[in-house]
Amino acid sequence: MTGLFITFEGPDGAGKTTQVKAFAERLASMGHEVVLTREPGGTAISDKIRSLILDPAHTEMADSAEVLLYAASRAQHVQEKINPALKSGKFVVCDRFVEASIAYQGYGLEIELEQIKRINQFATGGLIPDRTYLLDLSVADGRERLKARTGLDRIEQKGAAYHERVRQGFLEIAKEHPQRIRVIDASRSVEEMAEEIFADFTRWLTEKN
Ligand SMILES: Nc1ncnc2c1ncn2[C@@H]1O[C@H](COP(=O)(O)OP(=O)(O)O)[C@@H](O)[C@H]1O
Ligand SMILES: Cc1cn([C@H]2C[C@H](O)[C@@H](COP(=O)(O)OP(=O)(O)O)O2)c(=O)[nH]c1=O
Repeated sequence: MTGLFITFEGPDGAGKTTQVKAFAERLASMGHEVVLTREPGGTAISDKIRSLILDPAHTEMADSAEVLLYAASRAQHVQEKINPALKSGKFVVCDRFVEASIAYQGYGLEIELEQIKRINQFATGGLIPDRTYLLDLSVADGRERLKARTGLDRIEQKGAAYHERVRQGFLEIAKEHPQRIRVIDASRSVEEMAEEIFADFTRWLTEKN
């Protein structure tokens, strides 16, 4: 039996970390075996790559290097953690995946989208999530939510125009995959979002089976 791969995407500060946790806990309380993970990261090697990418001191990082480092972190994550968990029938819930690279590096840095897709196809062996929740929030509201954080990482420090391209990029991606990606209005309360996500997931699961 193969498991299910569920990803959460969206701009910085949209509430992904909060929602993946609630979602994974709810699945686990129903008796499912759940692996909660995130990108960039999820394994020891991937976490080291994460530190390299996000270090605010690395202002000289080339865009191409950034793309490849995210993909390298992802390749390790898929091979070491995601694929084995899926093979053993677990539910893998992941905070960001390939669509983050299309939105942030493709739309954000204005790198040819096909290039990003090819590199990630190689990194993941073509793994595609079964269901994706895109938490959509305005750049201004996302910034406001992140204010409480001490120190923004290298990506969060980029300007508003960049982050607006990222947000619109995510919405374009969602339009391309309406069957798989569900857009969630992230301007609402934690509880309202969690309810919509869980209701959608249970309905989707029932229809699928
Ligand atoms: N629905 C919400 N409404 C208001 N604040 C929220 C909401 N969801 C999360 N937050 C707060 O916003 C900040 C960013 O949330 P987080 O879950 O870390 O987002 P992300 O992982 O998408 O960056 C945190 O301080 C969190 O407590
Ligand atoms: C996975 C991924 C993340 N990112 C960016 C988005 C975030 O700004 C940053 C770190 O991701 P994340 O850990 O989700 O940030 P946070 O929880 O602090 O909001 O990396 C990319 O640019 N490309 C990618 O492929």
